Amino acid sequence: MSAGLEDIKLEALSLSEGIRDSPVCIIVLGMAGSGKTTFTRSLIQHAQQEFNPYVVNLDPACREVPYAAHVDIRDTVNYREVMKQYQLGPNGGIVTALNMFTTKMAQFAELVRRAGERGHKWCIIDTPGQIEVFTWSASGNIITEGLATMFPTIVVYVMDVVRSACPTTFMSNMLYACSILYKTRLPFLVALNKIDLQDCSFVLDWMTDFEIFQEALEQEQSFLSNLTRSMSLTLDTFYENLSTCGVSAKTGVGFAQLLKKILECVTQYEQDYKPVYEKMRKERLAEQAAGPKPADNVEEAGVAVPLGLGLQDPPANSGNSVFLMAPGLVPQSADGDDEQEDMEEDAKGTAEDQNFHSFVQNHLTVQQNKRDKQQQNLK
Ligand SMILES: Nc1nc2c(ncn2[C@@H]2O[C@H](COP(=O)(O)OP(=O)(O)OP(=O)(O)O)[C@@H](O)[C@H]2O)c(=O)[nH]1
Repeated sequence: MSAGLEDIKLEALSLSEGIRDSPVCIIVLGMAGSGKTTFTRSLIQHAQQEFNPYVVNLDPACREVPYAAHVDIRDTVNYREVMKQYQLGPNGGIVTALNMFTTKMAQFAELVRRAGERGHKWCIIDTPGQIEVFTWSASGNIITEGLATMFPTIVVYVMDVVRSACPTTFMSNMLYACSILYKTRLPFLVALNKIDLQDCSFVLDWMTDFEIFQEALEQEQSFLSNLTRSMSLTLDTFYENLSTCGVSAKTGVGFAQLLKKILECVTQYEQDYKPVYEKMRKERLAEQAAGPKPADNVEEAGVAVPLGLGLQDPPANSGNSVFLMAPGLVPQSADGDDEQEDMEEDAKGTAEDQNFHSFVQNHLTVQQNKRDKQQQNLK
């Protein structure tokens, strides 16, 4: 099967065919801990009957996902191995894993296209926990634009209403949402998540009535609140174009309404956004036809400087090659490595627990000895 997928050539990503009708790609974004993964699971459940979603997990660092993914980046790139081989920290590892996955964008797009032909009407894409890894990286850009030039695509921004109850946090979240909206140029739906814990009507009030938001801000006396006040005036136009829906990914409340809003966004894509992406597609085609541009002045091309860490490509047979495959097809050795690492981590965790336990015991013993001594002195 994996060989079959490798056979998919770049031509499969034929831009000349135009934007297809399905599947509709729904990119789920949101700050760390906002509930993206739980939301994705709930959305799959609610959309299953009518839209038969094709599910993609693009978070290479998550341990488990609570849904069955048709494409899982963890089957394609071993994130821990990437960290090891390239001497990277966790965030660098996630970015690099996503970059590696993006080298298979043509095959990925082809899988999505085939899923549409098999009757999957939606393709739901869960993204990494660290939002900037996707929204501000070249690979996130390639994936988003690549999908949007081939399929109807929308963004669902998951926002934690509990954390956004503070006006300045709310404003930071809105600024982030605004920057993504203008960057992606795609229909944008804000899912106000966790309404089982906190009612979301305050968010709608803040967005529609400037004075109510000012009143809430007056409770806060900080430089940040002054900045937030100025920002809130600027974001007025942004709010006008924003669709919102209160949901609880945990209880499923609000999802019937959310599905309707998603369909409205799809109509919006067809009417307003598709022409923009059609234009982009044509520009790409023209670029492809023109071929690669020669350097303007080769003499001034400069000399490459080796990177500080002496980074090298990993050895060819390191098990770190990039291939796209479906879940359940991970080579045994890769699985074994993961298990081995999990066991090592568990063992490390147990050793740490024991160390901490003996530290507490020693501390208690010293304290007890001190108390005994004091009592003896008093006698
Ligand atoms: N009460 C409540 N808890 C929720 C809801 N949605 C998510 N959570 C909880 O919020 C926490 C984070 O949820 P995740 O789905 O892991 O969030 P995420 O954005 O995917 O997290 P990262 O990918 O790690 O950034 C978990 O403890 C969830 O159980 C909700 O609607 N209500």
